[in-house]
Amino acid sequence: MTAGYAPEAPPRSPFILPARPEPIRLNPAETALIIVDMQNAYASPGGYLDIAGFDIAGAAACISRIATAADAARKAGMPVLYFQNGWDPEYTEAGGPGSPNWHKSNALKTMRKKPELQGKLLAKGGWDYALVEALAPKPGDIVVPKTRYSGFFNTNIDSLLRARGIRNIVFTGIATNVCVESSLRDAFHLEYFGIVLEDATHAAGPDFAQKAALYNIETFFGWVSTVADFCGAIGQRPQAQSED
Ligand SMILES: NC(=O)N/C=C\C(=O)O
Repeated sequence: MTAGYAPEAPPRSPFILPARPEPIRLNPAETALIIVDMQNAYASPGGYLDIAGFDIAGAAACISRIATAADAARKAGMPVLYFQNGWDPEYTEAGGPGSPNWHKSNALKTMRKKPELQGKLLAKGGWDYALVEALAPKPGDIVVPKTRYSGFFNTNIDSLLRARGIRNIVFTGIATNVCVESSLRDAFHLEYFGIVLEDATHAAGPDFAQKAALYNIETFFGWVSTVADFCGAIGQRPQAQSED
């Protein structure tokens, strides 16, 4: 047996992804797609964001566009990874009053206001924590649990990506301005090239939150593209989307 890194899949040609602020050249063998927190908590009526008063009207279209992008990525041989946000049902992992998370998490604040929700919101094993059915992981996909907004904090994502030779990350999911942006920023600081597919994301908050997050990303941290451009660039036409 010979030691050394050699991708198992046959070499594939780099492609140019149309993006803002400029097109970006990506090698498929070095590119992964990450689906951020597409759980009932963030994308389903009756989930945490909905209960806490955030508008999740855009989540259904977001689900269908993520499915399109993820299928295209899988067909192109790119790894598909999921972040899944939440804590043990006792919320030990959420931190107590000594943690800023205890003070800022709207899920924890909502449960303090409505104690009947204790043990339900973002609790591992429950419906709220579960990934939405329409985006159930496929064989070969990798699910990475996380306990804070950034998927790069206290998780093994960096090792998983580096072991696969990944340099570029295509981000999708909810919420653009919280966990997507936090993860993309941390990825930037770890020398990954981060791209967000804007129509496969949804913000927690008013429309200006979506615009501000995308502005920050395209101006300071990465690139912004779309599902159609991603699918087109890797040579696959997006399938018709029913939720548009
Ligand atoms: N997935 C996220 O972007 N989460 C945003 C807020 C929260 O988890 O409280």
